[in-house]
Amino acid sequence: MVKQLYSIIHVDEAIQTMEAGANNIGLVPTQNGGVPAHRVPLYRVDQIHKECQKRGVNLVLIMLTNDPEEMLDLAKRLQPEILHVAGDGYAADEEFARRLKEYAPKTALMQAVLVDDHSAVKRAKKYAEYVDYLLLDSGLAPDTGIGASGLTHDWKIDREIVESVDIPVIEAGGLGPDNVAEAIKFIKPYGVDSLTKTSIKYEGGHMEKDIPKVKAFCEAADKAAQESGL
Ligand SMILES: O=C(O)c1ccccc1NCC(=O)[C@H](O)[C@H](O)COP(=O)(O)O
Repeated sequence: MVKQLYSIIHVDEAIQTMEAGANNIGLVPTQNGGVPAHRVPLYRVDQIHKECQKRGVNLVLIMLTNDPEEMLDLAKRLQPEILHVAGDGYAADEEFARRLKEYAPKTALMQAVLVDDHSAVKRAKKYAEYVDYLLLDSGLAPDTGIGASGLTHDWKIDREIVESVDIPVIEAGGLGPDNVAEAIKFIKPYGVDSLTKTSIKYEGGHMEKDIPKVKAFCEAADKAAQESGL
């Protein structure tokens, strides 16, 4: 089971998160969009990427800008394992997927799907024709994009999506050590993601990973996956 942990800011935090069991390290490279307190300067994204590569962990970069040219420039400059598109006003299309392969041939494309109602199934099936991963998520806030809500949504829709697409699906939205096992057993996703419930929150939107909670999340996810034969 892939365990994806957001939103990493510092190199030491990334190392501790990987040592606690994360296979995907998610962060917000500095861009025109997203929670300002989560933006990571590009030189530090490179440092974190080196630590990921030493450990065989994927670096996942979220795109909260709505400008596809800015996304492609970031992909070209940073060459992450996964580019996660989650802006509030732009979703990847076939042309974007084609151009990403030119700019960053080894970078996989992940599209966030806002699971607000049953129409999410149709959108997910469309994206699945040309992206490499789907991430099913809750909440859409202007200027911050899809996600980071700390809220769950209707898992029945997610299960239907997992059953109807042929690409890997990562489940997100309000997951933590307390409910990740239940989500895995019900939805049977390829991976799970957590931000809010595995982080310590400070004033001004600042957060840092709560390493014991990250460890508990990863252990609970692996146990549930094993019990479900995933
Ligand atoms: O990392 C961020 O700052 C961020 C900001 C806005 C949207 C998404 C963001 N992070 C990426 C994710 O996809 C989250 O991990 C996902 O939404 C889960 O969030 P949560 O419900 O808080 O666990």
